[in-house]
Amino acid sequence: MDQERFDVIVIGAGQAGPALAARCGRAGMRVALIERHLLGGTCVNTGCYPTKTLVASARAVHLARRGDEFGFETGPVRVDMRRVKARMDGIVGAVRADVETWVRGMKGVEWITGHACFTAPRTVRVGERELKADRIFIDVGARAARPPLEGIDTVSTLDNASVLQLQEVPRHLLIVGGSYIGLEFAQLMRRFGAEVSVVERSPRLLPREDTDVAEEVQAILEREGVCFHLASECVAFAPGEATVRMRARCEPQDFWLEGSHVLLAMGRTPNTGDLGLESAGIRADERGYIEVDDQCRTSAEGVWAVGECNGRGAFTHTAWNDHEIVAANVLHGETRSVRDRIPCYALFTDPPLGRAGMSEQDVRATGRSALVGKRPMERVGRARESGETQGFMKVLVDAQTRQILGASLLGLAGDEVVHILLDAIASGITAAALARTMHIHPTVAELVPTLLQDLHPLQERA
Ligand SMILES: Cc1cc2nc3c(=O)[nH]c(=O)nc-3n(C[C@H](O)[C@H](O)[C@H](O)COP(=O)(O)OP(=O)(O)OC[C@H]3O[C@@H](n4cnc5c(N)ncnc54)[C@H](O)[C@@H]3O)c2cc1C
Ligand SMILES: NC(=O)c1ccc[n+]([C@@H]2O[C@H](COP(=O)([O-])OP(=O)(O)OC[C@H]3O[C@@H](n4cnc5c(N)ncnc54)[C@H](O)[C@@H]3O)[C@@H](O)[C@H]2O)c1
Repeated sequence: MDQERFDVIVIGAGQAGPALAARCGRAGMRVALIERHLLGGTCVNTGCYPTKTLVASARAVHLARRGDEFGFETGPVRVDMRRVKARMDGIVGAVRADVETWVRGMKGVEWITGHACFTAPRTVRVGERELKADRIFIDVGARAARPPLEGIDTVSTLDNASVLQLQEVPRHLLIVGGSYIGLEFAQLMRRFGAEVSVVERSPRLLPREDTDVAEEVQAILEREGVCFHLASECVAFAPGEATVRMRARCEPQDFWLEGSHVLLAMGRTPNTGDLGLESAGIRADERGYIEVDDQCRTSAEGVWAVGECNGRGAFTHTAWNDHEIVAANVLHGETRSVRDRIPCYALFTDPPLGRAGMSEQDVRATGRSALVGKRPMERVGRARESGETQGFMKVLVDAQTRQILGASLLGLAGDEVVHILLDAIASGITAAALARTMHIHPTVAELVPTLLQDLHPLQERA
């Protein structure tokens, strides 16, 4: 087989891949961009975009049901899942088409469809072609984890991709995993009219978040009728009569749950098992994440891993940021590092949770002297006017330097307002300076200065 020479090979056209291909192409390099499935990857096709269209439909349904509160009548609200899906498919299809137009128009970039696999250092096979390049960027992403639990192959399970194909609202959806994916689907499916039961092995939801945050999220979803089984580990499945049965290990006694459908939201598995990493001398950890340094360089010379497959972030914005770091370093001789970024993300329940920097448990773990400010959303005028008073805002500040350490904003617009604190952390503005900045009334953001004017020592836990 003849080898074809490129300057750059990009494997995977998710978030980081196409952008890197475009930048290299613009720099005059000859680039191969290989994608085995759909352009846009997880975010566009089976992650952020489709789920947030569903969150939007579910919120509209929820508000329609609250008409009485706001002074209007709607009559009974019934969800037509086919139309909800059609709206989702339309938006996702249009976004994917935009990515396709972008890729087709890229200077110097050849888009190749197929599964890429390393056969030797800096050598990749795709279909009948063997490509070679001095620089290779791996952006292969991840998929839903499917642990080999007892009986799992005897029932039909859903994951974040197949759940999007449902044409009807499930009668009773069992969800394994009470974290980001599980909770977003729990609320939206409940709002569509499904009975929803979530099984989570940790004693609380969202094990990475603070306890008060996890408990408030739980209370919000329970008010809407979502049922939680905490400290309950799903260990087995069995088919029922037109149902799925799931066994959970729990003290003092295991129990069985029965539902019409089951959604696995138990974490992610990187798409690296079939990439031939060993042939190219690229090391991965025991979970399959490609080992990288702070500049996303792998153990093989001339090979970088970006996005979810490097285990340094599991969000669209971390994948995008990886591309910016690698492009700056490779194309412009900079030395940017993933270590310099401030963690930030949101949980898109309604109301959402916006997170920036350190959580309270992170701050406590450092043992530093810190201050905390916390206000319920009931104190926010805009939230009261909008009838959206669930949740709270919490900010952590260093007691000595008054630098802002982190924030958890669970409430109306928390996903947007948290950026004030993120940008304050990034620019080094102190809590005192931000506390004096006049904000617009009536907004949710106007509570940020108030929050920072009323800080208390973070007490040691009893
Ligand atoms: C349900 C859900 C909701 C989410 N919501 C959010 C959110 O609201 N906000 C947020 O920031 N993040 C969210 N995420 C996470 C986000 O979608 C991912 O972190 C992000 O898409 C990862 O981008 P990536 O470029 O690393 O990989 P991907 O987007 O997964 O792209 C990888 C691409 O590589 C291709 N590929 C894999 N192996 C090969 C191979 N051998 N050869 C050729 N091509 C290959 C795949 O087909 C895929 O297209 C969500 C994820 C899920 C599952
Ligand atoms: N809003 C967002 O930005 C967003 C939304 C969805 C997903 N994502 C990304 O996708 C990633 C994956 O999300 P996820 O929620 O699938 O994974 P996760 O790793 O965040 O959570 C998995 C959950 O499943 C639980 N679990 C695992 N095995 C179990 C078992 N046998 N029984 C009961 N519980 C079990 C874990 O304790 C954990 O709480 C996230 O880390 C996130 O980065 C982001």
